[in-house]
Amino acid sequence: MTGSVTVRVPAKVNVQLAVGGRRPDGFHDLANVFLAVGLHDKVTASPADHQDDRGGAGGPRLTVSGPDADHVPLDDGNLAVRAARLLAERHGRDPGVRLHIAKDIPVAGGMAGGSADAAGALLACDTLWGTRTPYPELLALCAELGSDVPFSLAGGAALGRGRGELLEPLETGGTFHWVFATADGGLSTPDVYRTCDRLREAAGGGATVESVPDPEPSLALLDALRRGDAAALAGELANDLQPAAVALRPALNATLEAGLAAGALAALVSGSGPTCAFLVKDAEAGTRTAQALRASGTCRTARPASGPVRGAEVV
Ligand SMILES: C[C@](O)(CO)[C@H](O)COP(=O)(O)OP(=O)(O)OC[C@H]1O[C@@H](n2ccc(N)nc2=O)[C@H](O)[C@@H]1O
Ligand SMILES: Nc1ncnc2c1ncn2[C@@H]1O[C@H](COP(=O)(O)OP(=O)(O)OP(=O)(O)O)[C@@H](O)[C@H]1O
Repeated sequence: MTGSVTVRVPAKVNVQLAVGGRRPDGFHDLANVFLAVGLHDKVTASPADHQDDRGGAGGPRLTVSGPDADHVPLDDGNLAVRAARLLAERHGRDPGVRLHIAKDIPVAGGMAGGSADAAGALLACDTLWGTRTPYPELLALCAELGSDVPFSLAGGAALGRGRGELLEPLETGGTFHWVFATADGGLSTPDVYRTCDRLREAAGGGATVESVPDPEPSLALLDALRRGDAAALAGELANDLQPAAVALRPALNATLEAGLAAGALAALVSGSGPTCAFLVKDAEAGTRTAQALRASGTCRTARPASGPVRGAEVV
């Protein structure tokens, strides 16, 4: 067993999030086009230095650092702890391990921060413990932990079907530049999906699989990704959860407008929000747009990042 293993794992933005009707299991079928972007958490796994009453290592122990650390649960509610337990259970081994998350991805921001930590913890523990879980099995464990977790492991760009866990890798013809404007306070993902259903019901369209059309990826969007064409991608960005996120947090309208006024090619809410994502022409436009957004007073902060980037990897 090595001393400690650190895994770097990226955030995501959904360049298209088409949401189907509510399924009998409460989830929604999606056409979810993910892009991994260069904001990262780091998850470190080290051998347990503690014992429980029965002489076992006493389960995962977690510490978290970073500006949002206070908002991250340290108990079994943390997806990284759940990931370590699930992997240990699968291999019939003691789940004792020390985990540390160096958190840079906004918490509850719609950028899959918790999912990133789950994928990071799985890979870090698998490496530390020498359990050598085959990649398809790691992906299946990710899917048990959450709909976004398989993509956090895979990275790059991918189409997520089902509830978002069934991935098809996508080709991209270049790097896309973004600015991410974070908000004070997160939004709860289940609340945002529930609000999406409520808005659809209120509009008379119903909210179930029978009443909402099957979600489909936009061929023009996939083509823009394949060609690395930011201007074409700007015209195709779409998020069916955006009206719900804005209904829950009307102040997001001002953030979206401020980024467009600063020259962004397009603006959308990232996943379930409240982080707003702005597609820009190049890295220089990213720096300029981030500055203008910070000065606008419509967000907590704004940071440039580009993608696609690689998924979870040992560093
Ligand atoms: C909004 C997105 O981030 C877009 O990528 C994801 O769809 C959310 O993925 P996630 O945070 O990994 O979500 P999960 O942990 O799997 O599910 C949390 C809750 O979100 C809702 N949920 C999630 C995924 C999905 N396809 N349909 C849903 O309705 C359900 O209420 C579920 O109980
Ligand atoms: N490792 C973790 N990091 C952050 N939050 C976590 C973690 N594990 C569990 N949580 C809980 O999950 C909630 C959602 O956090 P997360 O940062 O994953 O949201 P999100 O980025 O909006 O997720 P998604 O984009 O996948 O819907 C938090 O409010 C927190 O209570």
